[in-house]
Amino acid sequence: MLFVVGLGLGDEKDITLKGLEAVRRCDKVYMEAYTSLLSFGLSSDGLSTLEKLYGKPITVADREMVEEKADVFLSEARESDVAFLVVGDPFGATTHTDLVVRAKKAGIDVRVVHNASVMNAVGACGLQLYRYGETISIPFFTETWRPYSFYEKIKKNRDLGLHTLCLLDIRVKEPSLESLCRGKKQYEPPRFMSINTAIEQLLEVEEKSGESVYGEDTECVGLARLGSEDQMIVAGPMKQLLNVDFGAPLHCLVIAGETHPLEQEMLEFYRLKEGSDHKENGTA
Ligand SMILES: C[S@@+](CC[C@H](N)C(=O)[O-])C[C@H]1O[C@@H](n2cnc3c(N)ncnc32)[C@H](O)[C@@H]1O
Repeated sequence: MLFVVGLGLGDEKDITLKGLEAVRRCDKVYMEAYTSLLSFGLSSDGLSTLEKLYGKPITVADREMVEEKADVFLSEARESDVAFLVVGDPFGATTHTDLVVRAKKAGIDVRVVHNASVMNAVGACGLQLYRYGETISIPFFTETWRPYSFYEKIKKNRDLGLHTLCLLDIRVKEPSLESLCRGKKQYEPPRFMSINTAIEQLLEVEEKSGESVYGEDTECVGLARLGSEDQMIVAGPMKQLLNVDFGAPLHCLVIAGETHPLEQEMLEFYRLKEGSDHKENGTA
């Protein structure tokens, strides 16, 4: 049996009872760590906290292992119980859906244990699930690679008055993945896109495209470390969020479309009050 277990967003305590039972009965435990990271995964204990809780070692699965060498743990799952841990929810990233499809096609029994996910940003920011359009990803721009494809998707959403959830790029150098999870020193630090960088890039694309899809005054909500004790949620126009220090990763951003009066009331809770400490916003 292959158990695909969501770990939630905050810390080691966010695994569900069902998830914990599944992990404890498994002979082998893998953890995916390139599409998302638990915030405590960046601390000095990192993975060993999870290993103590589960009472067994964890193998960190990098992108190559999940996407190209999955046959190894899929054949293990044919013979015994194998857990595949995913930060957030198992279906919050395409790559895990693909894994489940491959396992089922290979005739392996699969059980999915759901958990909180970045998908919860949709409601946590004060806006309503049924008023969202397509979710987009914003990649880090380089000197020579500045893809603007997400602009058209935001345009479609905004033309319909819908909100847009923007997921922000994570770049982890594969050789350093294990050491990152175990909180060891590594030579090339991973890069996590901040809300500030995302807005800078969004405004650059708007300036180049010039279709007035959004602008500096467009209402947005920035969410950092959702699900953690120190989560931070701030609502305001792009030009204001550009200067807010959201702190440690992970970050995501919602571009608001047309808002209902109830949504507007919720957004008020997340606005910066004059003289307030940014860090107080939206704490759990
Ligand atoms: C592929 S998605 C996450 C998939 C994960 N399996 C899940 O269900 O949450 C990764 C992106 O979601 C956003 N994200 C993930 N966790 C977050 C958190 N706790 N707070 C804010 N944004 C988060 C970041 O933009 C990150 O780059």
